[in-house]
Amino acid sequence: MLILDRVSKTYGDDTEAVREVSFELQPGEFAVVLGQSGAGKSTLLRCINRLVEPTAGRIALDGEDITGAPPDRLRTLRRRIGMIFQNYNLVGRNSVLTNVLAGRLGYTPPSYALLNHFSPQDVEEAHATLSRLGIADKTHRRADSLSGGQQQRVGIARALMQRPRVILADEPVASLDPATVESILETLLDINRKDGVTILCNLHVPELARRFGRRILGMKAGDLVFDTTPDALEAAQIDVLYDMPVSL
Ligand SMILES: Nc1ncnc2c1ncn2[C@@H]1O[C@H](COP(=O)(O)OP(=O)(O)OP(=O)(O)O)[C@@H](O)[C@H]1O
Repeated sequence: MLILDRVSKTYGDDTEAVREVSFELQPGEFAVVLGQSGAGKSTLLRCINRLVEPTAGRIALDGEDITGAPPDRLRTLRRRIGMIFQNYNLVGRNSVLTNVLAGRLGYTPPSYALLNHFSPQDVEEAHATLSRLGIADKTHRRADSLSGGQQQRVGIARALMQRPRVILADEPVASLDPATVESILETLLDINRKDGVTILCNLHVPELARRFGRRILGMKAGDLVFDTTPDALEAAQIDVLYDMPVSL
């Protein structure tokens, strides 16, 4: 279970990106954080794995405090939290396989990691994961030679290699065409259902949030303004989020 308790992040003196946000995610949930650009979605997600240090509040995963964890403990906790980025965050000149194996770095002794030395089991798992995601034929290609959708699949494969309890997906489909958007979100849903991985996914498109999220957390100007299900989500709530009428 992931618990956020009054989490806040202020950048500098006065940019309150996230203000006292609290919620709990049960294992296996698929939750979407919905909000317009600048609402604080990305900051919120990054607070969870402490890519951004929260200014206040507490975050815990499976009863373990993330917010107060010292560096070595944080490294262990981060293994359980995979992250997927809008811009994929791959090392473009490295092969797809090397990028996917990077998901095992949290489990690899630092001296081995420096040499990109991974166990045969890790390599086997990377191949199996690439097959599962339908890009086995790209295994030895440079990551930057792939299409956006294929690169995002590499990002997802890398996250899966962590054997995560939770995947944080920060606008994972914002740069993709409509057909690829569908297939990437279907892939995340499949991982959620089959592997039981809890997913917290930032999206700015209400229609996608409603179709793929099993729970929708609305953020506006740093505040969590609603926490509801797709069926209960009302058009008026969306309009408030975007300060304009948005048809669903
Ligand atoms: N590193 C930073 N330093 C200062 N201010 C920041 C930083 N990162 C984000 N902000 C500010 O925090 C607020 C929330 O930004 P954030 O990126 O979290 O929102 P978002 O909802 O994810 O939007 P987007 O989808 O456009 O990234 C914005 O006002 C933004 O300008």
